[in-house]
Amino acid sequence: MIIAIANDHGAYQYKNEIKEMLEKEGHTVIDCGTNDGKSVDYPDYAKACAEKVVSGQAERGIVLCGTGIGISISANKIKGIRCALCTDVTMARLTREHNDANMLAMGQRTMGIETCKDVVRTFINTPFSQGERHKIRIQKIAELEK
Ligand SMILES: O=C(CO)[C@H](O)[C@H](O)[C@H](O)COP(=O)(O)O
Repeated sequence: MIIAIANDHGAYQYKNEIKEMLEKEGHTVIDCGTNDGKSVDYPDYAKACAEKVVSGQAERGIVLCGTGIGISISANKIKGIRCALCTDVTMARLTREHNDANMLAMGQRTMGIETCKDVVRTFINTPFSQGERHKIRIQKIAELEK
């Protein structure tokens, strides 16, 4: 799978570890930065990652900041993005099965790295359930963007 990834200064270490894990597991990663601890603004990185997803250059996006909150709020402003802040594997599984989330957000200051890696694996490997009730709700989310 082609996966876009981005982060602010509060999460570049986790980004590097997650990127390395994904590449080892056979995925292609588009790294949208940032790559060091110099203070940046998370909306810029959320936008860069989200644009890879909505344009079809990446199938999924992963964004990280201190808590995952600011960068997920930002990503969800981009039309076509359903970005889920997940702190455990159950949330990751359900957001894929029910919401067909195309982006995942997590926080380096609030989560352990092993949990993040498990959440990423679940997010990447869980298919959308194709449930009719879920399709109707996702369509209603899209209508909110108009
Ligand atoms: O958006 C956030 C808060 O929900 C993230 O945790 C950011 O990474 C954080 O705001 C950055 O804070 P800093 O004091 O500029 O490092």
